[in-house]
Amino acid sequence: MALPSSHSCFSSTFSSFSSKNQERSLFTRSKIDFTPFSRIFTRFRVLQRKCFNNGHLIPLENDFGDTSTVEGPVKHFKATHDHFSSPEQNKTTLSIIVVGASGDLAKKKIFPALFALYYEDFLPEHFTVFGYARSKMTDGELRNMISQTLTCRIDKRENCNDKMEQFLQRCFYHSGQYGSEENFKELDDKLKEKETGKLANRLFYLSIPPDIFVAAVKSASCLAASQFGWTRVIVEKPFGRDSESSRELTASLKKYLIEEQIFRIDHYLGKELVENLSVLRFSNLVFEPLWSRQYIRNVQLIFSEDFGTEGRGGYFDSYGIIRDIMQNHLLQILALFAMETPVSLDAEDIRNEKVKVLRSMRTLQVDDIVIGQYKGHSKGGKTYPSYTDDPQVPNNSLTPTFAAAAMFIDNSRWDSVPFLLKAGKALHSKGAEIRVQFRHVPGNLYRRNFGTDLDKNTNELVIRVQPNEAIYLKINNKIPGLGMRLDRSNLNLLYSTKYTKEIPDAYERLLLDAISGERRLFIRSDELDAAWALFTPVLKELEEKHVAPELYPYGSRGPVGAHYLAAKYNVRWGDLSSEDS
Ligand SMILES: NC(=O)C1=CN([C@@H]2O[C@H](COP(=O)(O)OP(=O)(O)OC[C@H]3O[C@@H](n4cnc5c(N)ncnc54)[C@H](OP(=O)(O)O)[C@@H]3O)[C@@H](O)[C@H]2O)C=CC1
Ligand SMILES: O=C1O[C@H](COP(=O)(O)O)[C@@H](O)[C@H](O)[C@H]1O
Repeated sequence: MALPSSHSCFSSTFSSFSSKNQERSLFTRSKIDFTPFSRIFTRFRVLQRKCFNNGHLIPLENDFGDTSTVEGPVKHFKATHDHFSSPEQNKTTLSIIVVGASGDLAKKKIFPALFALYYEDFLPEHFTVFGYARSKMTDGELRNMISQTLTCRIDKRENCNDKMEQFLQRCFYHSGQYGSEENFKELDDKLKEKETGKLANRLFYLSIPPDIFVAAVKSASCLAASQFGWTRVIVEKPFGRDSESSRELTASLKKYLIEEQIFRIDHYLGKELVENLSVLRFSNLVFEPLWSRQYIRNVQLIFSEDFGTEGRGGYFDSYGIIRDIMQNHLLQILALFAMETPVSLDAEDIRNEKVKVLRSMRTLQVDDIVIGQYKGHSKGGKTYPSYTDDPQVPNNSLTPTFAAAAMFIDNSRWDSVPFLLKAGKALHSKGAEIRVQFRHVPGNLYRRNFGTDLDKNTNELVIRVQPNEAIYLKINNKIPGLGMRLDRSNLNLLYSTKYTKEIPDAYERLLLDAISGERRLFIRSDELDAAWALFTPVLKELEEKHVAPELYPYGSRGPVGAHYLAAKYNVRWGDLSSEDS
């Protein structure tokens, strides 16, 4: 097969292109614009690319790609949907290529999310899904594999089997090596067969181990990028192991793609209650005035899983819980929680504010982190394995499966407020939540009724991200009757009671956003840099000094050290109080 003799994948034109202002003006959001092809082609001339696909310039974006919203998620979904059902879409087609289609994430999350979008009519009329991986599979075998994990919405089961069958008929497979340009060229040929006569947009989802990200991006961008439509790449975490490797990864990806083509996914940003965080803060007068050191005593960001690393020990052992959960999922939530009001809901405005928070944070110190690792034990006739029982984990591994950290944002809003982060595997429960503990009421008239433990009676706002999504505020009230006895109650918004509609999976929202060019929920490279800067020194110190994690029994509440850490800042973990357990 004839391949381009040399990869002029990145021409010098890129350096002149990458001036920040130029980038911004080229990618500034617009509302839906049914732009004629002529304008799209004008754009292509401006967006000279680094990578040539068989002699064709590869455009970065077209106006379809800019379909997005400055007016919030509802409009965004609606806008996207309307666009997909408009006459315009007859001229365009979308190819979604799941690279690593044989893997765990693809099966568990990506294909089911794509089906859910199809089921809800959120995908454009003309679309094709291609699985790509080394495993040998026919289209039929891929369809059979996918069909095992597709489900229909609980609240909408009509035509489920028909819809599933229709979706599966749009799914195809190509087997190839991740670094093989020849194999990606074959993929390109197959894609073109399906895309005939249409402006083709291509979305690659890299659902593969991180050491092959760059090879796959190189092959995809040089041999299988869209010629006239946009090409975007969703990159899964981990985005490096520390500041240096993350920067290297970014630099390598940017040899083949520009920042606007890279969609770094943090699926926690796609979770319904994380999305709702900004709505809660910025659309309710009652919260924003309280959102600072003046009223908030501490903030807790808690992640726990009631199972171990089963099946993923190999990956996990080279990363550990700090990199797996804390540096990304919890820190992203923290940034959204603590940011100033953005200028607008535009992706860049939001991400600018998040970066400011991250850059205002104090680098984590080793005295402010506690690490743990689960150990096996037997209880009630059942045996629970230790982390090191995992066949993919070395017996002497010091990798933490639990971590608790105290972090601070050195700005005027949050000065001295502890942000306590806690993440662990093989704990007693599964959940993710944000807890906001408010200050004590000064000169409280009712303190006599509370007893000595004031903490027990302070207000606490809990945003339960999962499971059983809820937002509740703990308040004090009088027990009805002639006496004066006080009680604790929850003002509770429990989603399952209030809304009958099933909450979409995070991957659905994120895939839809990537398709419509909405970058708000994806991580920009400067955010990533700032996030790594906070954790890299402590990660290095823990590793260089071979700090041994405190052992905790599988299924327990984690190491005792986490309590001492909280106590150092006069905090008690809210998830462990008797009211909440
Ligand atoms: N699984 C999960 O729950 C989550 C995963 N992620 C991230 O998503 C990505 C994919 O995860 P997951 O599906 O679990 O990964 P897998 O380990 O299942 O790998 C995906 C596919 O990549 C190919 N592959 C695996 N190892 C290698 C290798 N050493 N060299 C070349 N190809 C290889 C295999 O396909 P084949 O052999 O057919 O080529 C495999 O089916 C990773 O970056 C992971 O960190 C992020 C969050 C959660
Ligand atoms: O990113 C990851 O997330 C999962 C937890 O995701 P959730 O949506 O099920 O809460 C975690 O198990 C995994 O270790 C990590 O890589």
